[in-house]
Amino acid sequence: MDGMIFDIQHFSIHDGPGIRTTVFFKGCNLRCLWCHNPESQERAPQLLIKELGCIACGSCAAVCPTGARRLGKGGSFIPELCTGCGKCASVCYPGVLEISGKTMTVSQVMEEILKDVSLYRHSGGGVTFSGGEAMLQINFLEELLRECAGSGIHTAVDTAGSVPWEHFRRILPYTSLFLYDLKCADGELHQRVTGADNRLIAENLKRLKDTADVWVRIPCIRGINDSSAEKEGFRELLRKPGRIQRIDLLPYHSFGEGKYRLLGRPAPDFLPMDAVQMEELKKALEEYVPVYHSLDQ
Ligand SMILES: C[S@@+](CC[C@H](N)C(=O)[O-])C[C@H]1O[C@@H](n2cnc3c(N)ncnc32)[C@H](O)[C@@H]1O
Ligand code: SF4
Repeated sequence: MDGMIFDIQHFSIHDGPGIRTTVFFKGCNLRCLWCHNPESQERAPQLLIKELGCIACGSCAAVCPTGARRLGKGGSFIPELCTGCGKCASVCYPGVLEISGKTMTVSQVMEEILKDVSLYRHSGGGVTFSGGEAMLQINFLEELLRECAGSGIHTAVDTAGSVPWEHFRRILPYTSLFLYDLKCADGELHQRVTGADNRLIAENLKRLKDTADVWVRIPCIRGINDSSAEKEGFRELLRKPGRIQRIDLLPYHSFGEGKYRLLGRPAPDFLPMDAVQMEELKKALEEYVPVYHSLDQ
């Protein structure tokens, strides 16, 4: 069995307990305006193009089967013609072109994961499956989780939760922890800034928190989810925490900016909530569950 992966990061320390290997699945059914992984959103492989470094050698244009890459300084590009086949990137000697997204088998991913087993043991870490939305490739994810669980590796699934409950049910036996994102409490706002309704997300959390260990994560973005209505909405969602062990408040950051440029897309322009807003949200939620944010660490 295989799936579409765009990155595997070793030595992650922000994706669950201990030192972890994070496997990033490509493809997402949300379109959060602030997403720091824009290359994760489309399921198909995509060409990333650096602004500088092209020597106009023409190798890319010579091998492109669809005419998406044309010759010229900087090499012109017609995205609609690109199939993400990667032929141009494979001959790009200065490394200006790169393909994001690769089909990998379960054994190939497991080989990467197993390289870090001693790190997991010493740090209390494990593997985190993130993305994109890992739960959209449910057969592949289930198989990987089963293999990890069979090897005694701690597993976390990082999800926005907008998938049928059946997907959760299938992976529950092999998942040690869910990292569950809540973006906005208000339905209309959620639809506007992520492109998706949040009712399913709220319903799934309600069931999940009574069934599995969960860490909730909230990206904290000024002008998006910093209103008192949102604060009250988050309180309502988290009022009966069940097995929610902690809430992590993630201040917005712009680390994804360069990747938007590589994709030829305009970069988002948001600000994180300020320290006072973060502290207020923390106070509002810690009545129910311990809350952490980067200002604590
Ligand atoms: C890229 S998402 C992938 C997993 C899943 N799709 C989700 O949204 O939870 C991983 C985490 O990054 C966070 N995130 C995304 N963009 C961010 C940004 N610009 N600043 C801070 N956190 C961000 C999300 O809120 C989520 O907790
Ligand atoms: S759900 Fe996660 S991966 Fe998908 S667009 Fe939002 S932040 Fe990005």
